[in-house]
Amino acid sequence: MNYGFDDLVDQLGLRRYLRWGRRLLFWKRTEPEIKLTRAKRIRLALESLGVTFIKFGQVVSTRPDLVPRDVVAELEKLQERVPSFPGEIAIAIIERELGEPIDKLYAEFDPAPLAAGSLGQVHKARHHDGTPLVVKVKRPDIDRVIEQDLSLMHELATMIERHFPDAEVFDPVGLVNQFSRTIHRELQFSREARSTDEFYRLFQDDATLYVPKIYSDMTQGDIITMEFIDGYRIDDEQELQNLPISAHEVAANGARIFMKMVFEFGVFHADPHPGNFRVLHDGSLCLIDYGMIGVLEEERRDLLVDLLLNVAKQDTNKLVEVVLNIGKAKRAVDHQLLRADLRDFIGNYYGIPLDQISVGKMLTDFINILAIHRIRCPVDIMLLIRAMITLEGVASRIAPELNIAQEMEPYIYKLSSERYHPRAIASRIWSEACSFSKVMHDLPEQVGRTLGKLADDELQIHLDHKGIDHLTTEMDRSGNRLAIGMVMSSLILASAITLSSDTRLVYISIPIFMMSSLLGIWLIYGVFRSGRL
Ligand SMILES: Nc1ncnc2c1ncn2[C@@H]1O[C@H](COP(=O)(O)OP(=O)(O)OP(=O)(O)O)[C@@H](O)[C@H]1O
Repeated sequence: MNYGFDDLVDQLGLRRYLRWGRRLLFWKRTEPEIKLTRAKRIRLALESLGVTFIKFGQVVSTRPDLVPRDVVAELEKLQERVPSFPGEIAIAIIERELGEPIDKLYAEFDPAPLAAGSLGQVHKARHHDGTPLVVKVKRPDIDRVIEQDLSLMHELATMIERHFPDAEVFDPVGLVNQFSRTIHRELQFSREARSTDEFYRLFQDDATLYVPKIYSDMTQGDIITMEFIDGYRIDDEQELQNLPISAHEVAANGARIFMKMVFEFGVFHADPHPGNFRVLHDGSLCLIDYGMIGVLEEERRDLLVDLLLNVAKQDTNKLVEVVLNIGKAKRAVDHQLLRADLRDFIGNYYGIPLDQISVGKMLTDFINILAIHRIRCPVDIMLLIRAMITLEGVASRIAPELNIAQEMEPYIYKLSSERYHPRAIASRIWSEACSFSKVMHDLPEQVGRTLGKLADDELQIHLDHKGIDHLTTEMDRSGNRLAIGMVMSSLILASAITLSSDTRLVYISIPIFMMSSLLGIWLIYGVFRSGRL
C-alpha cells in the first residue's frame, strides 16, 4: 500500500472502510517508499486523505507533549492544496445566506476568488460607499464532509487505542476530541466574525495593530464580509525596506502586540504565521484570520509567569511545583528524576537575563521534559507556546537581532509584582476569608442535620472499597477449589475403603479413583497456572 501502511490497515481491519480506504490505498505513489521515514509517511498519508485529515495533522503538530518530535516537525509542513470552487456557487451561497441579490448587497463583486482556504474562499468586493471589501464564503458541503471524516477518525482512534496499548500515551481519542472541538469552532464563521470584532474593539486605541472592520449587516451564517486590507506580507523583505520604520521596529511591534494580547487581555491570535500578518504603508501591522483564538485564564497566566521567573531565578524546587500545577500526569511522576531534568534544563539558562532568553527554544525544551515524564499540558498553554514559537520565527526572519523576550519581560515583572502587592494579597485573603465564612455559615446547619440523622438511626455511610470485587471473586474461587479438593479426597478415600473391603467392587472403585485423581491433577494444574502455589 502507498506509504507502507498496509500492515496497520490490516491489523485494524480497516479494509472495509471503502471510501476512506480507497483514497488511501489507490493514491498515486509519488515517492519511492523505501526513502520515506515514518514521520514523512504520516504526513503524506494525511495530505492525500484531504482537508479534515490535513487540519487534524496541523492540530496534532501543536501537541509536542504527546507526539514524537520528528512527527511534529513533519506535520508542521502540512500544506493544503485545495481547489477553489466556482464563483457562481459562491454567489448563490451569499444570496441564500444574506437573502438579497448580489448587486444589491455589493456595488462590485469579483467572482474569481482572491484566495482559497480549506474551509472557505475569499472574494474581493466593493461596498456601495466605495470601501474595498473581502467576502469569505464557506465551502459548500464542508460541514457534512467534516462530520463524516470526524466519525471515521473517532472510530480509527478507538481502534488504535484498543489494538495498540502502547499508543495510549499519545491519547488518540483525546486528540480527535480536541481536533473536533477546534474544527467545529473554525466552522462557525459567526464565531470568527465575533472574535475579529472583539480584537477590533480591544485595539481600537492602539495605532500599532489594525484589525479589519467586520460589516455585520453583510455577515451571516456561512458568510463574513470585512474590510479589504491592502498591505504587504510581513516576509516581503523588499517591500519592508520602503517603509517609514525599520524592519526591526515592525518585528518589535508584532511581539509587543502579541504580549499585550496574552498578558493584558488574556485572549490571543493563535495562528500568527507570516501569511496572517499584513504590513500597512505607514509600517503598522494588521492581523487577519481570527478563526483560531486562544484564551489564557488568569490562573494559567500566573503559572506561565512563575515558569519564566523561576527559570531566570534558577529555582528548581519552585519549578517542580509549577510543572506539577501546569500539567496532568498520565502516570505517577518520579519526582527525583523530574527535579534532575529540570535542574539540567534551567542550567542551560544560567546567568542569562530573562530578556535575552530564546523563548521558543526554552519552551520547546520545557515541553520535551513534560513529554518525557508523560505530563500533559493544557490545550490553551500548548496553543500559546506554539503561537510564541511561530511568532519568534516570524520576528527572527525579518529582524534577526530582535529577541521577543524583551517585549515579554516587562509584563512578567509587572504581573509578578502585582501579585505580591499588598492590595492583591489583601484581596486574595479577603476572597479566601469569604469562602471560609461561607463554610462556617453553613457548618452548624450541616452538623445539626448529620447529628439528627445519627440520633434517628438514619445515617447511612456508603463505602466503596477499591478492589473488593476482585477479592470476592478470589474468595469464591478459593472456596470452590477447597470444596472440589474435599470431594476429591473423600472419593479417593471412599474408593480405597470400598476396594479393600470387597474386591468385587473393583469395577466401581477403580473408575472413581481414576476420576478423582484426574480431578486432583486438574486442580493442581489450575493452582500452578494461577501462579499462587
Ligand atoms: N481582510 C482581508 N483583506 C485582504 N485579504 C484577505 C483578508 N482576509 C483574507 N484575505 C486573504 O485571503 C486569504 C485566506 O484568508 P483566511 O486565512 O482568513 O482564510 P481561511 O479559510 O482561514 O484559510 P485557511 O483555512 O487556509 O486557514 C488570506 O491569506 C489573504 O490572502
